[in-house]
Amino acid sequence: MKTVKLPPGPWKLPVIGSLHHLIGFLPHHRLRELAKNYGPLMHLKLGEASTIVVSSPEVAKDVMKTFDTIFAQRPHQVGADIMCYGSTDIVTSPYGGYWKQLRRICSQELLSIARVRSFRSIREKEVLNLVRNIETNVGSFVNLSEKVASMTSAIVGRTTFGEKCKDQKEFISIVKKLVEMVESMVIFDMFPSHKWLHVITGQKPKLEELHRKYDVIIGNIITETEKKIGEVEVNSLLSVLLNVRNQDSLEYPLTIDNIKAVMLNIFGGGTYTSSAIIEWAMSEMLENPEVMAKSQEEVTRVFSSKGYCSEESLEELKYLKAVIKETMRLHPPFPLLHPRECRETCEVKGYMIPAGTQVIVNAWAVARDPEYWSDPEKFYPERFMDSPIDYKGNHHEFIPFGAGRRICPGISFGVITIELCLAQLLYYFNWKLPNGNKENLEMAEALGAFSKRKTDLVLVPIPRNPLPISSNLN
Ligand code: HEM
Repeated sequence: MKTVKLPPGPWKLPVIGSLHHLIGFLPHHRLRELAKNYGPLMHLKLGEASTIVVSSPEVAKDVMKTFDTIFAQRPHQVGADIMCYGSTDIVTSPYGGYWKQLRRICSQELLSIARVRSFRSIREKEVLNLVRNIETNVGSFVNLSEKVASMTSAIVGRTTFGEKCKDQKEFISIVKKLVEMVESMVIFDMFPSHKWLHVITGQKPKLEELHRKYDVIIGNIITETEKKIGEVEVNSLLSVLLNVRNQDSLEYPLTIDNIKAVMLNIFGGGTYTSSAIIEWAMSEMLENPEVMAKSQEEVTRVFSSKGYCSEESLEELKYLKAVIKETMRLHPPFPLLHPRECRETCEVKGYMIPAGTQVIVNAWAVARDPEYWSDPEKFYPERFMDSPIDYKGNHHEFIPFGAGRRICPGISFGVITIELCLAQLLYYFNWKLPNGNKENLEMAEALGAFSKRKTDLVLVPIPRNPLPISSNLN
């Protein structure tokens, strides 16, 4: 039996410089280049931890389908333990009964299609607020990145808490900082025996302090919501969880701390992912004006008889859906999927992977595999028209939401926001670059584990269709 190849040289990376984003030393595109030499299953020795990086659809299928139960574990992470109440959230909790119960709650109650639909009026109002705000700036520069991010936060905030709570701004800013800090703490997981690292970097106490602030704010929000539940009808993800908590049928009782941990996933997962995809889709359409024109023709055909965009017609936007898929193919928000861990020694493609090995799937690389995608670097939404390939985990060459048991449970929630927002941006406005020249459009990615634009997308909106004057959405 072969053991996993350990490429020489490049992996003897000294741990130097900033401890922030060590993964920045190993960006997804660099890993893909290395995979061309070392094959689609590479063994990296990052500190004390062994990590396997998977870069082909076939091996991804083995990890996320054939041996999914073996690889459905998440590795223990010091930062996640502090941030997520002992890793009792959905993303980082270990594979087992408690996590399965959370997934069941997600699919049946929290993020079911019916639940997502029930928040339609929130989405429609917040997207309309966005386009109304943009309308007041027509002809001048608009920082679309900022505006879209604040819209997705508002949608997630109101969906989660029911209405705007007074501490929402601070809450969002703390969640953002928490997520960034946890990312930077991967270094501790690479050197688990070097506890002194926690002390000299000062990261751990900083994270604990931030976590205490989060705990106070979310604690107050929960107390307020509990009071309201008896008095008025509340439809929010938090109220759903608080109601589920009282069900006798729960095998693993849900504590308030567990709910606080899950709230972090909803905010972290729901906000930045959708806004990053919207930004990239707009950027790609500006780079490819023929795609922008085709998408605008489609939204005009679908919405012009009504005179405004609403969710019920989104199903008809076949081309826009292809644009969104193509955007997620080239710019998956998590180019390297959340790490998994091998629960028992397992043979993959003839190599023995020992129990306890961390496994990272390079979703960015598989979506550019030339064996599966013709002209893979080209932004070409037509490739998805009349194609059965979707992002629901059945096609391992396209896994922006992951696949298998750990697949993202928020697909419907995320996609509908992206579709509605893009449809409106395209229906109500034409878009110009500040200097009118697409050659100067910056398309670089920021460094880090999350794929977002390096610079904010600043554009000039030009009126295209009038916004509804008084809307029945209000
Ligand atoms: C719209 C863009 C989104 C993208 C691209 C995305 C992507 C992902 C990916 C790649 C994973 C890891 C899958 C794996 O390990 O195989 C994941 C997990 C997860 N996502 Fe999302 N996500 C999105 C939106 C959301 C939303 C809106 C929510 C919740 C409201 C959410 C909640 C979660 C949770 C709870 C997990 C952990 C699942 C588990 O470990 O069992 N995501 N997401």
